[in-house]
Amino acid sequence: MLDVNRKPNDNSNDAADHQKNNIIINNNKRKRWRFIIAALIVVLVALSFNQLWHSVNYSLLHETYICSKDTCESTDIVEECCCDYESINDINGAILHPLLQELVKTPFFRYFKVKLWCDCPFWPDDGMCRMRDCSVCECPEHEFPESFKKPLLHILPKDDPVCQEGKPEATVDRTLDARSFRGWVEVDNPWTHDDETDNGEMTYVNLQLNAERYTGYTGPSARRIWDAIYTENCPRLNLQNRLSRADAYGETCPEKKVLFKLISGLHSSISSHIAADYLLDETTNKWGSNLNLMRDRVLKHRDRVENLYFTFLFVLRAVTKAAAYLDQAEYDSGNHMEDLRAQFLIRQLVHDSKLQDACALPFDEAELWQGQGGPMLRQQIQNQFRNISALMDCVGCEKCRLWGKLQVLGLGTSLQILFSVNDQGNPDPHVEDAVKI
Ligand SMILES: Cc1cc2nc3c(=O)[nH]c(=O)nc-3n(C[C@H](O)[C@H](O)[C@H](O)COP(=O)(O)OP(=O)(O)OC[C@H]3O[C@@H](n4cnc5c(N)ncnc54)[C@H](O)[C@@H]3O)c2cc1C
Repeated sequence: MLDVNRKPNDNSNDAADHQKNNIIINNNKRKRWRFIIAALIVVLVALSFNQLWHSVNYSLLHETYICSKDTCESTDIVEECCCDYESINDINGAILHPLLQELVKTPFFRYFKVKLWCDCPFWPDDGMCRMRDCSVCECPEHEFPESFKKPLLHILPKDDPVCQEGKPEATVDRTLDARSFRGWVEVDNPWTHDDETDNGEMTYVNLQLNAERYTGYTGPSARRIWDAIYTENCPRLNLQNRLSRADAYGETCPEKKVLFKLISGLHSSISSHIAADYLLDETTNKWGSNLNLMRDRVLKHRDRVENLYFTFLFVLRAVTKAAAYLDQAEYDSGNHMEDLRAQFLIRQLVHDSKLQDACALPFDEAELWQGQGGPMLRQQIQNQFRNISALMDCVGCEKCRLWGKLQVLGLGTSLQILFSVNDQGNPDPHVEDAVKI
C-alpha cells in the first residue's frame, strides 16, 4: 500500500512509520488552536462547486437542476445528508453562489499559500518534473496598482526544475500583493501531508489569476494519480450497475464511504471545471464550455453527481459548524476596507436565515464513529487522507497541483472540524470549543 511516510526504496518498517505519524500528530496537537483558520479555505472549496453549478445549470444545461431526471429526482435527499437536491440548488443559486463570488475576490481569500514543488514521495520522477519551459506568466502592467507589483515574496529560481506540463495554460501566475500577508496565521492540519507552517518551501498564489480549468494535463501521469487514490487509499465502490445501495456499498463502514464520496465528489468537481472552461480550439485560442465532456465524465454517472452534492454539503456543514469562529476571526490582509468587507460577507454567509431554514444540518457527523474501534478507524482514515494529500506532490501539472492541494486542504479542514476526536474517541473539546467560540 502507498504510504506517505514510505519513500521509494525506503525500508523502514510499519512500527517506525506509525511512530513517525504519532510524532507528527502530537506536534500538531500542540498547534491545534491554529489549524482552524484553514477552515476559511473551505469557503474557497465551496466556491468551486458554486462556480460549477452556475455554469452548468444555467449556461450548459438550461435546466433548473444539475441533478436532472436522468440522474436523480430533485426532491430526493442527498445520500448520507439531510437536505434534498432542490433545496440545495435553490440556496446555492440565491445565496451561496453570489456571496462566495464576492468573497473570493477579497484579498484575504484570493491569496493561497502553498508548496508547489514536485517531490513525489511515492514513485521516482516520471519525467513530468523535468520540463523547464514553464515561465511564470507575467500580468499586464495595468492590472494591479503599483504597490501590488513590487515585491514578489517568492519566485522560482530559473534553473530549478519545476513540475509542469509545459503548456502555458498549466503554469501558475505568481503575481501577488505582499501587503496581504500581514497577520497571516500559521496553521498545520494533521489530515494533510504538507506542514502548512513550513514557510521555507511555500509560495503565494493569487487564485483570481489562476482559475481552475482545462490545462491539457492528461494521459498516464494523471491516470496514475487517480488510480493510486482510488485503488490504494480510497477503494472505489461499485456504483455503476448497482441493484441497490446496499449491494453497492456492501459492508463498507459509513466512515470509509464518506472518504470515497468526498474524493469522488472532488473528482467530479475537477472534471466539471475542465468542462466549464475548456480550450475548444488551440489554434485560435478559443475557450468555452464542453458539454460532451461534462456529460461523459460527470452527468451520465449518477453516483458522480450525487457525490458532488455530498461533498458540497459536507464542506457546507463544516463551514456552518465553524460559524461562530468564522464570525469572530481576524481577516487581516493589510487592506482595512477590503478586510471589513470580507468579514461582512462571511457574517452574511454563516448567519443567513434562509440557508438555515432550507438546510439546517447539511450533514450529520454525529451519526458516525458509533461502531467499535472508532479511534483506530479514525487514524486509518486520517492516514489514507494524508496519503491522498501527499499524492498531490506527484501531480505533473503545476496549476492542477495548486487546485488539487487547495481543495484537499479544504476537505482536510472540514474533516478536522467534523471528525476531531480525542484519544477516547469522543469529540475533541479543543476543536469543539474552537469552532463554538
Ligand atoms: C489532483 C488532480 C487535479 C487535476 N486538475 C486538473 C485541472 O485543473 N485541469 C485539467 O485540465 N486537468 C486536471 N487534472 C487531470 C484530469 O483530472 C483528468 O485526469 C484528465 O483530464 C484525463 O481524464 P480522463 O478522461 O482520462 O479521466 P479521469 O478524470 O482521469 O478519471 C480516471 C478514471 O476515474 C474514474 N472516475 C472519473 N470521475 C470519477 C468520479 N467523479 N468518481 C469516481 N470515479 C471517477 C473513471 O473510471 C475514469 O476512467 C487533474 C488531475 C489530478 C489527479
